[in-house]
Amino acid sequence: MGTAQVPDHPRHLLHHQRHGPSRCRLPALQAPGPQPRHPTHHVVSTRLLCRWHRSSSCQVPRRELQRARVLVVCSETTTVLVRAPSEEHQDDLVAQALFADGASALIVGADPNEDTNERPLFTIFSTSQVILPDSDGAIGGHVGEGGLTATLHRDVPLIISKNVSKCLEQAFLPLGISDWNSIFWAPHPGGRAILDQVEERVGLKPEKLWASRHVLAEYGNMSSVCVHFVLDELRKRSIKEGKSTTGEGLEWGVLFGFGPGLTVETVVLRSVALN
Ligand SMILES: CC(C)(COP(=O)(O)OP(=O)(O)OC[C@H]1O[C@@H](n2cnc3c(N)ncnc32)[C@H](O)[C@@H]1OP(=O)(O)O)[C@@H](O)C(=O)NCCC(=O)NCCSC(=O)CC(=O)O
Repeated sequence: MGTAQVPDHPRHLLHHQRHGPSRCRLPALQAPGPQPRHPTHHVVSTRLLCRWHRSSSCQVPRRELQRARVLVVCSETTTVLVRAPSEEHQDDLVAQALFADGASALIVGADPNEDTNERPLFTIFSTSQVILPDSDGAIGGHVGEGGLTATLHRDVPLIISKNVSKCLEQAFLPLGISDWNSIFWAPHPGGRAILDQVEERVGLKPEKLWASRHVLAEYGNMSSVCVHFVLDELRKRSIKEGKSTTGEGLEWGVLFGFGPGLTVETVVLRSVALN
């Protein structure tokens, strides 16, 4: 593994709360003693009430960066997609079968304050976003008189898997990493075929995508919420199995977001040591 330049103010994923179909935990906010800093910024990702609103980036002035606490909230009510089946729109059925409701939140900040029990879970090393070639209209949302409808082209798994190696190569070039089995994986579990085809194209060992497959099987595709759940699964299993880091004992990992565009967001993560 090569050496890497860590940014001046690395962004840590600090507290991670989840609210799935049958769970609600807010441990960090309920802890006694000195409280963590209040969030200074908010990012909300949702398609709530038939509004397709997604804010994927939050500009924080550089001078505020060190003390910033960005509360990232994802809330998805995809049950608005449910409607009577239609022969003409079979992708409607696929969307209805795949998508699920869910919500999650985490705080992104720099310079964690250990006196107030702020414990980093992962560090964001770099982020990048690309719109994939020839993917116009492959994933979409349309609000009309009948509510929200989703467009899912049957080639979505193929379009994503064809491009994922290039995203990986560009993201990990600064770190000198090219063995994709040497990192931990947290891709958005958009559908089983996406995970299968990514696994095959990249040559991943079957266990590498376990966290994404687990979240998809247990909760469905909760859209933006899923990657928070995947990170939580990685962290919890790492602790349970006595691994040395939050990334299953590995140092570096990748988080992928897939969405309308067709857009791929590639986030290089660094795990945090577990005691
Ligand atoms: C839906 C599946 C689980 C079904 O898997 P199966 O192995 O059971 O079946 P399969 O793939 O062979 O497909 C069965 C039949 O359905 C058809 N079929 C599959 N996907 C289709 C689609 N989107 N629209 C219309 N038809 C479709 C196939 O062509 C095939 O038809 P025939 O039998 O005629 O050949 C999988 O195909 C899958 O994971 N697809 C990817 C789903 C996806 O696009 N997810 C991204 C969501 S967007 C997202 O995640 C971003 C966000 O949240 O914002």
